[in-house]
This record gives sequence, C-alpha cells and structure tokens, in this order.
Amino acid sequence: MTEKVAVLGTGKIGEALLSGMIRGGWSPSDLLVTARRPERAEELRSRHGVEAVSNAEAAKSADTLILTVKPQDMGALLDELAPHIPADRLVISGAAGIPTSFFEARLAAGTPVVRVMTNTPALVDEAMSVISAGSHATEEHLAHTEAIFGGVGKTLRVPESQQDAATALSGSGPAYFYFLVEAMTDAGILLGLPRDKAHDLIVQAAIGAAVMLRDSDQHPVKLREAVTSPAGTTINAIRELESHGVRAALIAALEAARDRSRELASGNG
Ligand SMILES: NC(=O)C1=CN([C@@H]2O[C@H](COP(=O)(O)OP(=O)(O)OC[C@H]3O[C@@H](n4cnc5c(N)ncnc54)[C@H](O)[C@@H]3O)[C@@H](O)[C@H]2O)C=CC1
Ligand SMILES: O=C(O)[C@@H]1CCC=N1
Repeated sequence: MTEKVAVLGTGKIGEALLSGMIRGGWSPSDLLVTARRPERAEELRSRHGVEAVSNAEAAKSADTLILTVKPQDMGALLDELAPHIPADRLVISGAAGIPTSFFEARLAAGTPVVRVMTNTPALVDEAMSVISAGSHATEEHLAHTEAIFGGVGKTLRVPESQQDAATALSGSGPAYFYFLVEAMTDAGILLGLPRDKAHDLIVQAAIGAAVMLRDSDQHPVKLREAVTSPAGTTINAIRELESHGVRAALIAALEAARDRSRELASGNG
C-alpha cells in the first residue's frame, strides 16, 4: 500500500514543500492538502493535481501529517484534528517556536511528533530543514522526515533545545540576505547605477559568494581577506560596516528572532 502524506494549512511553506515533493517524484495522488478557503483549495488542486480535503478527512486517511499553519493557529488546528488522528500516525510540525510537547499534550498518547524548521528556498530545492524528534519519534520517523524534506534541500538533525536558534539563523535567514541585497541595491543607486544593473551586480556577487562559501572549504575570514587589498577599496567599506556596528546589529537581530521563537512556544504568540 502506498503511503499518503497530507499537508495541512497549505500556505507559502506548505505549497513550497508540496511542489518540491512532486518535483522529487511523489505522485500527486499520494498527497492531500487542506486549506481554510475554498478558493485556495481549488488553486492547489489545479496547480498541483492534488486532492484537497477537510482537516478531519486528512487526519483519518493520511499516514503522515505535515502541519504548516502559523504558530498562532496551531492550537485550533490540533483541537480539530485530535479526535481523528490514530496514535500511530507521524505528525510533523513546520511551525516556528512550538515545541513537540505542545502537540504531544493535545494528541493521543504515544503519537510520534517531529519538529522541522525549513525555509523558503524549498521553492528552488535549496532549503535548509532542521529536524528534531519529539519524545515518541523513532529513528525511522526521523529518517522518513529527512526523506520528505531532503527532496527540497539539505537537512540537519539538532536537539530540540537548538530549534529556536536554528529558526533565527536559517528559518528567517533568507530574509536577512534579501534585506542586504535591497540595501546594497540602494547604495548602487546612490553611486549612480540604474536599479536593474545594481540589482544584477549585487545578486551575482551574492551567488558567487554563496557558492564560494559552500564549495571552497575556506573560512569566511579567509575569503574576505582575499577580497580586501592593502589600501584598497574593500577595507574602506569594511571600516564603515564596523563603525556602524553592523556585526553587533546582526548578533542582536538574530538574538531577537530567537527570543520571538521562544515566545511563540505557547502557540498563542
Ligand atoms: N514563511 C517562511 O519563511 C517560513 C515559515 N515557517 C512556518 O511555516 C508556517 C506557515 O507559514 P507560512 O507558509 O509563511 O504562512 P501562510 O499564512 O502562508 O500559510 C498558513 C496557511 O494555513 C492556513 N490555515 C490556518 N488555519 C487553518 C486551518 N485550521 N485549516 C486549514 N488551513 C489553515 C492559512 O489559511 C494559510 O493559508 C508557520 O508556522 C511558520 O512559522 C517555517 C519556516 C519558514
Ligand atoms: O517569520 C517567521 O515567523 C517565520 C518562521 C521562520 C521564517 N518565517
């Protein structure tokens, strides 16, 4: 019998994962989705050829349930699902902040729960999905979760105590890079470049730097030193970044994201 996977609350992250699973070879007939609005259900049906069902129906018929609603909506979704989920089903949460104990307290005793923090580059199969086991999840459940999320990028197992930090780094991480690109493009405008050219220059610099970071085996400090010539241009820019406290700002920003993830833990946010 083939396995059925349901994505419940299929918004941005749910759809990114769903589309990646289909690109990776899952048959749409083995996938179910749920959505709050009928128009959204129809959109998902027509875009991906999957069946859209009610939350209760997904809970009854899927072997693996992937919950991708906002943290603040998770309590209400679980109230709706709990009476219908048999205890042997794997429940995967994609929500920021909410601990596996939140799910375990609301589902049948012994339900295996896995917490995953992925990110939007799932849309281009370059996600980072950080995975932690709840108290009833086995090696098999973790391996199964890795197989699902491995289709849209890399996976990494961490103890659940590191999930809030991982959320600050990689869950939110793409936003910081988009923010930098936006700010650097503005700088290009200030320096007199047309916006489209400034954008292209910065994006290609970002891609080149990302590939070097991933593939060169060199520490980021070494890579930066190689760009920074004595009495050259780069060191003048670095001095400005340091004097404006950009390093401290990044540390404070990620700490704030980690703290917010902790605050979301109750699900009431
Ligand atoms: N957007 C991002 O970059 C990332 C988001 N996440 C997590 O993914 C989750 C979803 O985030 P997004 O996709 O950005 O939000 P979203 O708002 O695009 O998607 C959530 C969807 O859930 C639906 N929904 C809410 N309650 C429902 C219910 N009872 N039944 C059926 N559908 C319901 C909403 O209508 C919405 O379409 C959040 O928990 C967030 O923490 C995780 C990693 C990255
Ligand atoms: O901003 C958020 O809360 C979500 C979780 C990680 C990325 N986006």
